[in-house]
Amino acid sequence: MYQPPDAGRWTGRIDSVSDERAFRLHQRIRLLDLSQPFAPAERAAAFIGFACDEGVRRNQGRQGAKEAPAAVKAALARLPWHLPEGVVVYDAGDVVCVDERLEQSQTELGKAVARLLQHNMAPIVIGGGHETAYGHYLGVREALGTDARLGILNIDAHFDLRPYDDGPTSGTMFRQILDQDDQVSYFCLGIQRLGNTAALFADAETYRCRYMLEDELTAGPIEAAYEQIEKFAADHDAVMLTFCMDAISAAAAPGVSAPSPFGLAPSLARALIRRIVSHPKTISVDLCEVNPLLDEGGKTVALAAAFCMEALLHFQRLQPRR
Ligand SMILES: N=CN[C@@H](CCC(=O)O)C(=O)O
Ligand SMILES: [Mn+2]
Ligand SMILES: [Mn+2]
Repeated sequence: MYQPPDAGRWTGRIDSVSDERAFRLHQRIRLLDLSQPFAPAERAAAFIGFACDEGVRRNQGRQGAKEAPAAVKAALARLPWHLPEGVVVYDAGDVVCVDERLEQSQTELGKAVARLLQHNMAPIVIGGGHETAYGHYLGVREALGTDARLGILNIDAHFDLRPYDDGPTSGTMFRQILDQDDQVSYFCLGIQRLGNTAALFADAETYRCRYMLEDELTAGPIEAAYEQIEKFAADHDAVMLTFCMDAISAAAAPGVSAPSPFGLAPSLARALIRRIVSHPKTISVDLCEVNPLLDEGGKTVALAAAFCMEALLHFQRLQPRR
């Protein structure tokens, strides 16, 4: 079910009502109702929430990620506006999963993402469990057409390549995508050895996934990751980024279904996000698996909002035209 944006979410501290240098996102955000016609935009991005954790439930995880779109948008509202002149940021509302209808919600999310891309807007999808990534992919594929080579970059502790004979979950998306779409390849950054069984590592080989382990990334240098990202992007016509918050160390991101004791440092993840979204082939981003009900002092939500803002600040599509 689609829910148009709620202006009431975009509130916060006001340092000035006239000095634009003192503005925060809540003073700049525009509302976009996707159920109405709207004009294509220039240098615009749109947040679209996916209030769903049905995939997490089916994957035996800890539910609560459906609360993230509201919580992350509220945290974003308070952040200062540092975007270049001419950039417009929209709240395009939320797709909400009702009555455990995961597949239908993913289709609805896909329609919303496709619509944004077709109107030249950069979608920033705020999940939801990581099942968000499948709806996100559906929209990207619809907007690109069937022939484009799509690279999916996943920053995650987990492969999410589980079999889906009993239906899709938050752990099956990339197997679903790779089974149905031979124009997709998959590169995962931040994999935890202890977050995936030997069977899942074998599946990653079978599906010819590229991956970098968290400890490889942490040992650095980060240029090695940048080089892999560049090579991956070069092989594709477009790239989408999906970010599973449990890739981050549990100390910084306790509010997730499956915390990672040895997860990535937030600053390392930030560097990866900056690098990926500043690539001209990156067209769309999602951020998933934030569970506000398990958070400690709001730090996972605050980090998620900061990552969304980093994506906005570094998105190639939003930079001034030269
Ligand atoms: N999206 C998360 N997927 C992980 C969850 C692991 C866990 O709950 O321990 C997975 O299925 O492997
Ligand atoms: Mn994960
Ligand atoms: Mn995941």
